[in-house]
Amino acid sequence: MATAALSRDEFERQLKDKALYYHIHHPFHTAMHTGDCSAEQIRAWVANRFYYQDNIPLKDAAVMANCPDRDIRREWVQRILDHDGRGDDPGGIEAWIYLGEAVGLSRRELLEHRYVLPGVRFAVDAYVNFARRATWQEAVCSSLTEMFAPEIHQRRLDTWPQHYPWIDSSALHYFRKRLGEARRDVEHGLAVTLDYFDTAALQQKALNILQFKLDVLWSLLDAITLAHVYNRPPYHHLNGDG
Ligand SMILES: O=C(O)c1cc(C(=O)O)c2c(n1)C(=O)C(=O)c1cc(C(=O)O)[nH]c1-2
Repeated sequence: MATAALSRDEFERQLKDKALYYHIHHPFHTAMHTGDCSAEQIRAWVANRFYYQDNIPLKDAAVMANCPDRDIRREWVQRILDHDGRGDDPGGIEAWIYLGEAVGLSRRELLEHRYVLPGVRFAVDAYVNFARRATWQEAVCSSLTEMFAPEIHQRRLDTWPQHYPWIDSSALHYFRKRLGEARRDVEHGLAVTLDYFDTAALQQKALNILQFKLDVLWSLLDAITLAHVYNRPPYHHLNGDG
C-alpha cells in the first residue's frame, strides 16, 4: 500500500524544518556575523555571491520558459524585474554592484566575474541548469530556501554596521530591499509547492529538491572558505606556498 501523503500543514512544517541546513549556519556566515571576517574575506564573498545574483534572472527566465500557466508567469516575471530593474528602478543586481563598490571592488571586476571561484560557478550553474531541466513546479520548489533568507538579510543589517564600519551603511540597501521581496516570493512559491506536491512520493521529492538547493548555497560558501579562510584556492601549489 502506498504511504499516505502528509497533511498540508505537516508538509509545510517539514519543508520549514530544513532551516537547520540553511547557510546561515555555515562557519563562513557565522564568522561574518560575529565580525570575524577580514576586509579581504568580505570582498571575496561579495565578488563570489555576485555570480549568484547575476544568474538568478536566468534561473527565473528558465522557470517561465517551462511554465505554460499565464497566471504563474504574471507573478513570476516580477522576480526578474526585481533583479534586473525596470524604468527608474535600477534593480537588485545594480544594488549588489553598489555593495561591491562600497567594499572596494570595481564594477568591471564584478561584471567580469573576475574573482569567481570554480566551485562557486559549479554550484550556481547547477541551480540554473536544474531550473532549465526540471518541471516548473520543481524549479519553484527549489527557490524555497528563500523562506529562510529574510533572517540572514536581517542578521547582516543588524551586525555589519557595528563590525564593519568601513562599509557605508547605504550599501546595505540590497539586504533591506530583499526583506519584503523574499517574503512575497515565498508566499507564492510555497502555495504552488503545497498544492502541487500532494502525494507522499511527490512530497519526498520536494524535500529532496529543497535539500539540493541548500547544498548549492552551502557548497558556495565551502569554496569561498577553502580559498579565503584556509588560503587554498585552486592551483595554490603553483604559488610555491605548499
Ligand atoms: O543572501 C542570501 O543568503 C540569499 C539567499 C537566497 C536563497 O536562500 O536562495 C537568495 C538571496 N539571498 C537573494 O538575495 C535572492 O535574490 C534570491 C533568489 C533566490 C531564488 O532561489 O530564487 N534565492 C535568493
